[in-house]
Formats: sequence, C-alpha cells, structure tokens
Amino acid sequence: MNCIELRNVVKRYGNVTALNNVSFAIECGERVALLGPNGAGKSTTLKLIVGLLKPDSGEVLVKGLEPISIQARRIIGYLPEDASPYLMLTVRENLEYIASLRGVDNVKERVNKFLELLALKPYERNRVMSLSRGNRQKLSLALALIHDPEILLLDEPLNYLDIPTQERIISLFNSMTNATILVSTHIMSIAGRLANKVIILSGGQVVWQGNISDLRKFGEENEPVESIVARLMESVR
Ligand SMILES: Nc1ncnc2c1ncn2[C@@H]1O[C@H](COP(=O)(O)OP(=O)(O)OP(=O)(O)O)[C@@H](O)[C@H]1O
Repeated sequence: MNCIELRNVVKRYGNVTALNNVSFAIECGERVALLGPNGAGKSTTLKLIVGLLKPDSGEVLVKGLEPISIQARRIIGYLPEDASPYLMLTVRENLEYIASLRGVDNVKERVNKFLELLALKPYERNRVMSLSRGNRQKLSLALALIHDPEILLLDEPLNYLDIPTQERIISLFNSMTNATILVSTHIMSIAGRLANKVIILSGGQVVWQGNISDLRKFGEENEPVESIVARLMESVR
C-alpha cells in the first residue's frame, strides 16, 4: 500500500512555480530521502503532504486519504525546517501539551521517555526561549515523535545537533522499523544512513528516483556519490 502519493502536483506561490507536475509514490514502510538544490521544492513537498499547503492542481494522498483528514493527521509526525515550539512554555509543558492534543495515553510516561531519549531532562523546566538552537531542535523532534506516528516527514532533522546527538537520533529513526520516513536533507551521508531510496527534485521537478545503490550506475568508477547527485540535480536547472 502507498502511504504517500503525489499525482501530477503543481504548486505555485504567486508567479513562482515551486512544483511543476510532480508525481511519486512511497510504499508504507519505505525510507526515502528527498534531495535537491536550494529552492528545488523539498519543503513545499513536505508541507503539501502534511496538509499545510494545498496543490494548485493534482492530488496528494496519505494512505489514500486527503492530508487534512483527521485519520491522516493522526498518523503523521512532521518536523518543519525551522520548527518553533511554544517559546513561553517549558520543555515539559510543550511535550505534555502536544501529547495531550495528540491523544497520547500515559502522557507523563511518554514525556519522560522522550526527555530521557533526547537528553532533555536537565532542561525540562526551562522555557523554550532560553534554550540553545540544538536543544530546541531536539524538542521539536520529540514533539514530532511523541504520538508514535506511522509516517514521519522530516525537514533537515539533524540541523543544529552535535555529533553524539546526531548519532542518537539516527539510531532512534532506525529503530522505528515500521515507520514510513520521508526525509529532506542536503547531506548525502545522512540520506544514506536514514533511507535506502531517494527522490531527487530540481527546479520543481523529479529528476530521478530509485535506490541509493543504483545511483552508482550513473558515475565513473570511484566517483563520490555526492558528485553523481550534483550532476543529476544540475541536469534540469
Ligand atoms: N511562502 C513562499 N512565498 C513565495 N515563494 C516561496 C514560498 N515558499 C517557497 N517559495 C519558493 O518556492 C520554491 C521552492 O521552495 P522550497 O522552500 O520548497 O525549496 P527547498 O527545496 O526546500 O529549498 P532549500 O533547500 O533552500 O530549503 C523556491 O523558489 C522558493 O523561493
């Protein structure tokens, strides 16, 4: 079954065409990296899937449902590119509030688990406005995961994180074996550790999609995968 599907999607902002006839399908349980140069349309794609934007034409489906349906919203966890938790609330209050809104059972237990998991326990009583950018990012990740979503949409999830935390988060994602993950990133090594497939966008169009291991077929012997991806991205700019 497809957990995410875009069919001939066009999205414009005024006279800028951000996505121009984009189609792809992601099966439930797949892990896919969304790659593309700046302005390619990656964040726009994620916002359409989470229902924050509507396509001008074409269709976006989450398990066959409209992204704004209650059933779809329940199963999606979304980390925006510049996530901003409630600045005046503490770390714990943010987590408890979102967990309650999400209908999580045993809110306290679940919040404690994420405070531990993301090393946020020392900051649980601090207001978000006083946190470092990295700790805000950890909280934003916890907020995206608190309801154990089936589908994870992650926009540059490792931004601002120190190396030990990056490793912890990668293990956490990799332990979520049943989840469907679509992750936007500029870092090829991160794509390779979080996903086995890629969708490459450029100029609002899909220029390539397939298994990461198949990317090598487009390169010279020993050519770094980053260089192959860069060529594919530039083929349509
Ligand atoms: N709110 C907006 N208003 C007008 N234009 C927008 C808006 N958001 C995005 N765009 C434009 O749409 C295009 C796609 O932007 P988008 O943010 O989806 O790209 P991206 O691939 O996520 O880029 P980056 O890697 O730089 O974050 C760009 O040309 C961008 O300038």
